[in-house]
Amino acid sequence: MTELSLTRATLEARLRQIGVDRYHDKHPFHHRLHSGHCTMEEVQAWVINRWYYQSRIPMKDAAFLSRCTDPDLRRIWRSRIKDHDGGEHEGGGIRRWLKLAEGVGLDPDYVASGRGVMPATRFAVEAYIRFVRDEPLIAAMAASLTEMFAPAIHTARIEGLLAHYSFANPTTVSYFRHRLGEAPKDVAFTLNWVLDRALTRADQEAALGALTFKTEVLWAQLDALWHGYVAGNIPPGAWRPGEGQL
Ligand SMILES: O=C(O)c1cc(C(=O)O)c2c(n1)C(=O)C(=O)c1cc(C(=O)O)[nH]c1-2
Repeated sequence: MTELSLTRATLEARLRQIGVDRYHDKHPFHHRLHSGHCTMEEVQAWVINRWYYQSRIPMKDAAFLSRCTDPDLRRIWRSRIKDHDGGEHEGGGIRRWLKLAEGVGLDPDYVASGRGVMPATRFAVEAYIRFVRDEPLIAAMAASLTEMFAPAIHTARIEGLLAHYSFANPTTVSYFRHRLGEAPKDVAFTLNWVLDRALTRADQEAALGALTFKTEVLWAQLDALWHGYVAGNIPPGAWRPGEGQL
């Protein structure tokens, strides 16, 4: 027997509930970071590893564009790449992340080289790119909807960093401030698109599954960070405190 489709309101509520239950704002590493309890070495490890996620987001969006046959959808989606890459002179999110790297005492060239990124970070991020490249379009789009929950964590991060760490200032937190303006437009479009088009139960489950998968991509990165740099089990080849300093 085929299952009944969910109403639009129920599908939206279930998507939002995934954030309540599984978003990485609940991860102990984020509590530690935002409450000022991270050491500078832990902050540096976070900046280096999170760089990998950051730097691969536009590649993930390019993978999306490469399979998207609808020019209207491509036109809207390509603004995501612009948000991160920016223009030649002013740059975008990537350049702003490297300002944060400098602010925490890391050589931005070292961070941008990707050397020292933990294997688990790499595996999680690569899985996201592959998911977007290979899964049905609706799932590829729904996976980005973790951004529904990102403004709250970015606000908490800006406040937490400014309150507790001497490296925090308008330049080093500007990456997160910009995201507060950028993410809502992406979310509004993508959420409507998914709710308008996921009409069969199978497509609705695919969207829900994609969002769950994405929360796992994010959570796994922080688990690895904790294991490596809070619990002190740095994997072979990964960044060691003292490397890549300014
Ligand atoms: O700091 C965060 O917690 C966080 C989370 C997420 C997310 O939920 O995937 C993104 C971002 N930041 C972010 O800055 C960003 O550009 C971004 C793009 C995407 C995406 O899936 O396309 N997620 C996120």
